[in-house]
Amino acid sequence: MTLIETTALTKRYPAGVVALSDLTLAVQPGIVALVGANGAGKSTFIKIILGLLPATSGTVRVLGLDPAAEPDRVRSRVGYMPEHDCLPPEQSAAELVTHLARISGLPRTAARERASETLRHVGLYEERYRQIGGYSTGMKQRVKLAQAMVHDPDLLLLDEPTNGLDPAGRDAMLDLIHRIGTEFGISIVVCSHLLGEIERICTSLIAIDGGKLLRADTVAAMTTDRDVLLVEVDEGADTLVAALAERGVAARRDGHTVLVPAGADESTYDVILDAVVAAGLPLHRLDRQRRRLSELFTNNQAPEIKGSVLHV
Ligand SMILES: Nc1ncnc2c1ncn2[C@@H]1O[C@H](COP(=O)(O)OP(=O)(O)OP(=O)(O)O)[C@@H](O)[C@H]1O
Repeated sequence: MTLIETTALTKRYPAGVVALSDLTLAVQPGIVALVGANGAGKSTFIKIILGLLPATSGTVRVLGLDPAAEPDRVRSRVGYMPEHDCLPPEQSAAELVTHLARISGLPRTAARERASETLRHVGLYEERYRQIGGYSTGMKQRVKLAQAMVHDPDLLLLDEPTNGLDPAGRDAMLDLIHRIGTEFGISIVVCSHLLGEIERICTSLIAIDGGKLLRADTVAAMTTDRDVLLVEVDEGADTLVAALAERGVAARRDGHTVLVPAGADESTYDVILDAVVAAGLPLHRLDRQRRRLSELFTNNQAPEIKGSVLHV
């Protein structure tokens, strides 16, 4: 099922600011990044998805439901981890998460068990009876994640989940999110502006800017340069370039690697393998060149929008 589907979604605040403009997209299950600079419209998008804010025009469906018409049903299937610290310092993680499990409709004992289980999943089991006020930033982030998951949602919305964490804390949080997305089968939409993190854990990406869609695609499609094959040979890169030239392929050397323009069909692979064997070289790698997401968004490249409806 499509996770989120919008058609010409537009949000104009009373003061006249257009936070979302004609946004049309279809997000498929997976770990999806929602990226954009400050003010791009991410929070507005999330508030509309949760049914907290009405759209000005256009349609939105979350797990097939209209959040404006059925906000409770949407929230029973969606978990939300806010960016900012909003936790009661005097309560323990166990108390807070149990309380939220009860609000979601579980009886007392089941809520307590479910809260313990969720806190175990996020790595807070041992510390669950301590007051949240004494927790580190990393632990507080985990409590926020636990409260978002305690009602066993189908979709998790995570707003800047690594905010304020040190490098080790970030790594641990990213591993945890990746595990939730892959092992627990919960789809995740994660707001972030850290492209390196997105590259590590996300399957697809939606980029918005000034309320408009910049690009939506799988991370693999964005980071694979379809036009260049990368051939890695320990020694003899020059020999390989010459052998390819003999076969009518204009390659160029870049250190130990040889960059080969890829043809529309797969025949270039055969030509490269033939040249490697003929030159008697040890082949270490033959792959499409991969780009970093940051290259796509810092080079001021014209954003690529593939048609009006985008499938991620
Ligand atoms: N309640 C509001 N009233 C008027 N304008 C608003 C309101 N909320 C947001 N905006 C404006 O709408 C635009 C989009 O804001 P939004 O908070 O959705 O962006 P964002 O991408 O989440 O930014 P950030 O990363 O800073 O949280 C901004 O120009 C913002 O100033």
